[in-house]
Amino acid sequence: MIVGIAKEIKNNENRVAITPAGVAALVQNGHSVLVENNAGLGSGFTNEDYAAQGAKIVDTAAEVWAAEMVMKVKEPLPSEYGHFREGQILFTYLHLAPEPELTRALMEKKVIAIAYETIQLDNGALPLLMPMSEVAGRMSVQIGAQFLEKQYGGKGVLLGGVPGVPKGEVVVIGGGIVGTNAAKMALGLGANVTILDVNADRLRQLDDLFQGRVQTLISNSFNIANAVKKADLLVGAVLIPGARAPRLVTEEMVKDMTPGSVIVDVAIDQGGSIETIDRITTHDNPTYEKHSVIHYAVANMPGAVARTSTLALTNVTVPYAVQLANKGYAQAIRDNKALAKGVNVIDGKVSYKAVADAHNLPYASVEEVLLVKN
Ligand SMILES: NC(=O)C1=CN([C@@H]2O[C@H](COP(=O)(O)OP(=O)(O)OC[C@H]3O[C@@H](n4cnc5c(N)ncnc54)[C@H](O)[C@@H]3O)[C@@H](O)[C@H]2O)C=CC1
Ligand SMILES: CC(=O)C(=O)O
Repeated sequence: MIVGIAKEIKNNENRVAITPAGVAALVQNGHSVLVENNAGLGSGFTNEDYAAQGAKIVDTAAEVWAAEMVMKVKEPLPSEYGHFREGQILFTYLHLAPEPELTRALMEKKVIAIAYETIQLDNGALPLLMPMSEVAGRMSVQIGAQFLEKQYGGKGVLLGGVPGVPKGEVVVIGGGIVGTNAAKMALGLGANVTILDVNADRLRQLDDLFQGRVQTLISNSFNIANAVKKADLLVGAVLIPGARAPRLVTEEMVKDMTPGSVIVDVAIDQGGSIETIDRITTHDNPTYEKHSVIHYAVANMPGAVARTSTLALTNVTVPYAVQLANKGYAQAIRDNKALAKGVNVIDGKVSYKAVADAHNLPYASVEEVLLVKN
């Protein structure tokens, strides 16, 4: 199979969908890899590094998009929709629930769109989302701590406090991978940490993991309102796989926060979990203020620590890419249930229920679609 690696074009997206090691894995399996000129530079990989492993460097995005399978990191932007064509496999983060136009474009062009973030193991884990959630969770506290500083518009609170002075309050909504990693960093800085989740078993696990050093609370509007009110830093970290994020923090709750508090809504890639977050921000201009609270809503946080993120991401994506290339998408999907859950659009139909529901579109399971095709 010919596999194309597109250069990312989203604001400050420095990750790339493959490393030289990934090229080597595909080439050893008999595939050809086209890498767009300088696609890896932001992550510290040169054209020569890729060529040394057997990749062909091509000058234009169009040449990459002509490949049978295109690998990316972020969802295609409107300027890339023109490259879509029938039967092309697109393997990348897609986050379709808040993206009606992209969903429609993939359907119209009958792209086989496989989303990293909905590939799911039997135990519920999301193995291709996990490493980036680890990165973003850790970054959320680092970023929040920075924006709490006075010169960035914050209230001037040091999260760890100092002896004789109260610690900062970090409130995390969603105790999954992002939430756990945010809590680790916040505890490391010496902050008081509260985690809310709807899953009581998850709260038990977190209580054990952190040996009682975090406050766990069941997530409901009463507990959220009380926790948000006292937060210096609020981290949004909820997820219902594939679905639009639930809006859990209302505008009234944000108004109750003290001026100069900071919200980092990591869940923005699924549409955001805070009512006052009405836009996606960029690394170039990451925050805005509303009700005197700083809002951060960057949907590609790991792009800023691209070297770490590219290595972590490709560790988990490349084995699936090799399966797709070796077997073709239909057989690879039949053989691997986890991979099948990644298929969001196929043959013009939405094959991920939460995405179909988000856009009021009919749903067809991937198994049904494959059966009809054969
Ligand atoms: N902005 C960015 O650059 C990045 C964003 N993300 C996003 O961060 C979000 C979280 O991802 P993960 O931690 O990997 O997901 P996860 O599935 O590991 O954790 C989500 C948690 O939210 C909880 N949850 C669901 N509904 C809830 C509710 N009503 N109240 C409280 N908790 C609730 C679940 O029980 C689960 O424990 C996702 O939207 C993901 O795509 C991840 C990486 C980078
Ligand atoms: C998960 C995601 O959206 C990202 O890593 O950018």
